[in-house]
Amino acid sequence: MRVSDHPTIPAPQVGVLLVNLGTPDDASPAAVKRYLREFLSDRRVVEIPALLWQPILRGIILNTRPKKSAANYAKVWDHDAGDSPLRVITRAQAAALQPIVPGALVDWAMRYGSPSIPARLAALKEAGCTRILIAPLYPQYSAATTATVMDKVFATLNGWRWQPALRTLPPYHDDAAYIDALAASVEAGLATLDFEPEVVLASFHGMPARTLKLGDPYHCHCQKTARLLREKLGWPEGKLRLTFQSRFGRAEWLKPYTDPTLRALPGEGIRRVAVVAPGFAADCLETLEEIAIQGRESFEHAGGERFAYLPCLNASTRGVAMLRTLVARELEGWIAPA
Ligand SMILES: C=CC1=C(C)c2cc3[nH]c(cc4nc(cc5[nH]c(cc1n2)c(C)c5CCC(=O)O)C(CCC(=O)O)=C4C)c(C)c3C=C
Ligand SMILES: [Fe+2]
Ligand SMILES: [Fe+2]
Repeated sequence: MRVSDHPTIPAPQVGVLLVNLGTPDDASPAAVKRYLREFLSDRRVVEIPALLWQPILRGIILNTRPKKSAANYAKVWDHDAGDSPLRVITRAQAAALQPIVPGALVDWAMRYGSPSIPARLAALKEAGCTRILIAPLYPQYSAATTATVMDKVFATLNGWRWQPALRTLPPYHDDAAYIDALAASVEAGLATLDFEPEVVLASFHGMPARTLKLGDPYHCHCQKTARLLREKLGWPEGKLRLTFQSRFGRAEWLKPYTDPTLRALPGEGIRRVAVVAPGFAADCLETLEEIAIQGRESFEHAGGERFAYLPCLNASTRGVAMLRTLVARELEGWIAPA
């Protein structure tokens, strides 16, 4: 009998922590203000010296934006679940993953707001996990998303005497499992429409343009995802166009911008369009409100005739199977392959 087989020595407990961005606790301006204060105070997200930025954030932005954002959250809030779509879907992803990752405890957290990374790491530790895979659900790496999750994890462990062993899920922007799942989901989404779009936009969350010059791979990761998706679908170059959405502030962000593109398409003679958001693991304010509501309005006001928003992979069977492939690969050597 090997030591690891000895009945009195328990096998190491393995934990998996799915992490997404975060969302307010409710759709009230007060809750949105609390969430935005934490989110926009992260130096990985807004890379302006704190002495300059904090007065702008506290003096202007947190006095104006929460009311407007709260009204937008109210439009997409999941009233059945009584929660924000991002939290509902992330919870569902973890629940669906649990039975197909035997040997690991699957949990989930939000980088900003609740449930927090410190709270869920503590829960995994409490459950006896001595090995934890951190899985930020961002296919494309960016310092503003992936790196800040790791910062929070490491800062949490900084206070612990007995730390778990850690692994981290690498970006999966060009992973065949992800591209295949995306392509199948786009094909299935298009098959439900009663029209054929002339153009499909692949809309990714934007980043300040200067982050590209500073060496952030995000822009390149988005380009590669869009190219691989188009190739997998067997489409010609013009059929899938990459755009960047959710611009914030007055600085230049990565281009082309989604909303102006939607407004310009009818002028190019393109009247039927579908939008997919491959950078989002879960539908959220940025897809359900900014694209599916505001984007549609922009397109139709400019003369567009047919518009469809295709949902994210979310907790769909193929989305969860893709996550399982990614997670199981990283757990090799920690748990026996299923
Ligand atoms: C400087 C500001 C922002 C950067 C940089 C940024 C990068 C970034 N964000 C996501 C994913 C999401 N962002 C979401 C909401 C959101 N993003 C910003 C600003 C920046 N994002 C704000 C102010 C907000 C809040 C809403 C609003 O007031 O407009 C969300 C949705 C959250 C939800 O509750 O549904 C996601 C997801 C990525 C992937 C990214 C960089 C690659
Ligand atoms: Fe964002
Ligand atoms: Fe937005």
